[in-house]
Amino acid sequence: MAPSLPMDPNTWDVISFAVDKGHGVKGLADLGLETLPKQYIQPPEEQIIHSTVVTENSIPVIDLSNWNDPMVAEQICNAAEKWGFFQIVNHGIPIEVSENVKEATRQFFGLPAEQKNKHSKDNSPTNNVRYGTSFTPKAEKALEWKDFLSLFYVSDDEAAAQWPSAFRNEALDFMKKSEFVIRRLLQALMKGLNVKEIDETKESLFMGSKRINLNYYPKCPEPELTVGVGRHSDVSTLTILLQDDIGGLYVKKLDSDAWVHVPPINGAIVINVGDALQILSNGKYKSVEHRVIANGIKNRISVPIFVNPRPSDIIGPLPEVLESGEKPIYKQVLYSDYVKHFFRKAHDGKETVDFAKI
Ligand SMILES: CC(C)(COP(=O)(O)OP(=O)(O)OC[C@H]1O[C@@H](n2cnc3c(N)ncnc32)[C@H](O)[C@@H]1OP(=O)(O)O)[C@@H](O)C(=O)NCCC(=O)NCCSC(=O)/C=C/c1ccc(O)c(O)c1
Ligand SMILES: O=C(O)CCC(=O)C(=O)O
Ligand SMILES: [Fe+2]
Repeated sequence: MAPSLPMDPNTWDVISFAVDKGHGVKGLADLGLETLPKQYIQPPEEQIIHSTVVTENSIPVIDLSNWNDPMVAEQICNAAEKWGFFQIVNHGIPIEVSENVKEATRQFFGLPAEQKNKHSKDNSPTNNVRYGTSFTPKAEKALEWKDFLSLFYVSDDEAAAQWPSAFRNEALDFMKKSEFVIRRLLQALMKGLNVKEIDETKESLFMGSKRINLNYYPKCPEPELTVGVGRHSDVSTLTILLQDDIGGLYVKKLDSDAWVHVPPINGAIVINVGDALQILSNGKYKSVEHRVIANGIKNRISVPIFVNPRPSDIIGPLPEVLESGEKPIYKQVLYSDYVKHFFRKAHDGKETVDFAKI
């Protein structure tokens, strides 16, 4: 049942309702508020209406029907260098798998707050399952209009025991079915770095851990005043993102102040380079700032899989990249330290990577 509208919105504690009690922004949206609570008003420079949005450019769309075509690997490396973002089509992940995972996401966020909140940071019996709202509410001056469920993959058995049943099978299926594409993308990208073979050590370094997030962006009053997700780059090696048909993801064009929309394409998957790959490639592949707007008319969902090093891995520029005498611009850092640094502060564009700069 939707909670009733509080009598006095001036004295009513929005944070307690949305964050502590676990109603999230979905709970706020269900109240039918006509104005945006002040806690969600972003500074003008973070509102997309104050940014330059360009329509003459778009991120590359790469057709993967023929992996054996050397042009495909070249397009992947080019996109990772010049955009840090691209979409893939004819990738081999069955459409039912992505439709099922999106439907399960809608089901999960449709559950009553008490059920979702069983997985909050305070209530969840495991750190590997976390339901929350915004990004890191305690560290943020203004909150983001997004609820999420974040699942760190350890094993099928652990997922069976800990992951919410409303989403488990669909999420695992999507993770399994995307494995082939992830490996091929990494093989192509490594060729461009002079890495001949992805042995076991490298495999762990590039894709030793995975996290899947379910993002829910409900319809928002006064959407232009807030954000769905603020400017950030991912801390992953690669991110594999499913979005629905609503749109709203914007990517920063490299070496410019311009933002480019990522249009939903039926059956396509969005791929982006994360900070770990930017560091491993000594800056050749770019982990690019992106953000999501809030929508005043429709609910939106997205489902990223973050493909990462293991928390215990040390990441730094690969020896193959430095072989030619290129100077390292990043030092060696423990990956879990890097991720903790990212999670402990509000979204701040590209500043996380300074943590690893020499
Ligand atoms: C993430 C960690 C560090 C957690 O380790 P753990 O021992 O459980 O540490 P912890 O002390 O519970 O968490 C550290 C802090 O991170 C926060 N945190 C942990 N998990 C999450 C999460 N899923 N979402 C938000 N914050 C989180 C905690 O709240 C802690 O903050 P604080 O309470 O100390 O203030 C560990 O699992 C690890 O090293 N993992 C490596 C692989 C990995 O998870 N990589 C991240 C890929 S995610 C990625 O690339 C992008 C994510 C993203 C982007 C935009 C968004 O808006 C968003 O919501 C998420
Ligand atoms: O919702 C989206 O399209 C992107 C979300 C995102 O950037 C993230 O979860 O890291
Ligand atoms: Fe992201």
